[in-house]
Amino acid sequence: MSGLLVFGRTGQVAHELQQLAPVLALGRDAADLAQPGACAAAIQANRPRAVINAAAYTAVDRAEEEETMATAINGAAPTEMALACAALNIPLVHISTDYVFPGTGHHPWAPGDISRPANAYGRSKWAGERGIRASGCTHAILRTSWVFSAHGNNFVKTMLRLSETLDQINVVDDQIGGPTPARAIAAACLAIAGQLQEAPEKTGTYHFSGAPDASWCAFARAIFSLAGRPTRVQAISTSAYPTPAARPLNSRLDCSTTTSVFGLARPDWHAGLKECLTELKVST
Ligand SMILES: NC(=O)C1=CN([C@@H]2O[C@H](COP(=O)(O)OP(=O)(O)OC[C@H]3O[C@@H](n4cnc5c(N)ncnc54)[C@H](OP(=O)(O)O)[C@@H]3O)[C@@H](O)[C@H]2O)C=CC1
Ligand SMILES: Cc1cn([C@H]2C[C@H](O)[C@@H](COP(=O)(O)OP(=O)(O)O[C@H]3O[C@@H](C)C(=O)[C@@H](O)[C@H]3O)O2)c(=O)[nH]c1=O
Ligand SMILES: [Mg+2]
Repeated sequence: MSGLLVFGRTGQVAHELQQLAPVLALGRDAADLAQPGACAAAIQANRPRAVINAAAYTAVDRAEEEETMATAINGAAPTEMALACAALNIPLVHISTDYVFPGTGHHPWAPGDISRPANAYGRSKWAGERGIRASGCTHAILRTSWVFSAHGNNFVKTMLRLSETLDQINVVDDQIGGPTPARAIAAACLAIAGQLQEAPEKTGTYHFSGAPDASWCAFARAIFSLAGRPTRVQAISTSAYPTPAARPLNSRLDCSTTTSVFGLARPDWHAGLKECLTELKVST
């Protein structure tokens, strides 16, 4: 093959990649990221022109109890992909997260800022980033945040589900970030893979999140407003919503180098949300 190889088949971003381009998407049955050697074998067998990793362990709270498994999937597997890509001299586009940052302060995080994850999921994703950088392969590590789409599990679908039975939902108002449509991430990954083939010197770490930055509470209100649901959203603080994994308060990402290097602007999440709700047939 001389096309694009995607790890992940059922996930939000993997699904959109398959909608946008003729990629070969490998599910868990074809390449289990928890199995050492599986990813390298898949890359060697298919000889793609580039690899996009859209598979990950994304259960943030469960990762606190399964950090070894999360680290195998989010740390070891991407590292192995990167070494296989280096050997074949092909680029790797890897998706990472705002949760590699500690969430302190109010300034948007720049790609070069020091990572200090506040939870096990973030640590596992940070391990993958380090392995990829050390491999020497041509790569882009694209950190995104708060992914949503009509397919798979995400905050939008959780809110819509809760609103079926509740008149009021309490949602944290002090965690700020950029909700990002999975489709925009998929399109960005495809564009970046193409540009890395022509310009491997663009190798590096980049940020890509939806604009404008918002709190989860504001995002929830936008969901119900656009969906025409009367559900009330009560703003609460993070301390009033205890979870096994700590979440960063400041998830703002400075995406300016993604725009200057790749020509990719931050996607407007309001527009993406409208599309998503239309796809789910819950818009007014
Ligand atoms: N969701 C979010 O809010 C955010 C996600 N990201 C990152 O974006 C990327 C894409 O996330 P998203 O599309 O939301 O992910 P999803 O949670 O929607 O999907 C994860 C995908 O990974 C696959 N997967 C999980 N474990 C394995 C395994 N052992 N072997 C093979 N495949 C496996 C899943 O397959 P299966 O269906 O078989 O389980 C699924 O296809 C990930 O790198 C994630 O860390 C970054 C920021 C925010
Ligand atoms: C369901 C619910 C959640 N919340 C809060 C919890 C949390 O702080 C926030 C979002 O909830 P979630 O469970 O969707 O959050 P979470 O799964 O942590 O989302 C994260 O997933 C990983 C994979 C990432 O990489 C991150 O960018 C981010 O998108 O909303 C409420 O306040 N009220 C509610 O009723
Ligand atoms: Mg979640």
